[in-house]
Amino acid sequence: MLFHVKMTVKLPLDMDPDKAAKLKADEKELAQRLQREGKWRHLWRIAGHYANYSVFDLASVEELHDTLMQLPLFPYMEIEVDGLCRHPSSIHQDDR
Ligand SMILES: O=C(O)C[C@H]1C=CC(=O)O1
Repeated sequence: MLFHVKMTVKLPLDMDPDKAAKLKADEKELAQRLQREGKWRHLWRIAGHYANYSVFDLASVEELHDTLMQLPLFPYMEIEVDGLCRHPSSIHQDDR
């Protein structure tokens, strides 16, 4: 199942810089592992915002929920999710 996810990161302005750096490094490590596993298909920065548009390819809504909740930055994110299905006019037969 494909999911379009918008993540907006809102770190507290007074967060300890070392804590923020650790959270971002841990987030990057997990995000790159999930990309290598094919679960996090796309990761795009939204220009001008500390936010991204992502596409996840996961087995279920439950797996999406669990994946998002384990992100180190999860407590500091606003997250919007849309489920995706094939468009009848799409020419990409190999996509799901
Ligand atoms: O920077 C972000 O958009 C937040 C988050 C998503 C992946 C990652 O490495 O950080």
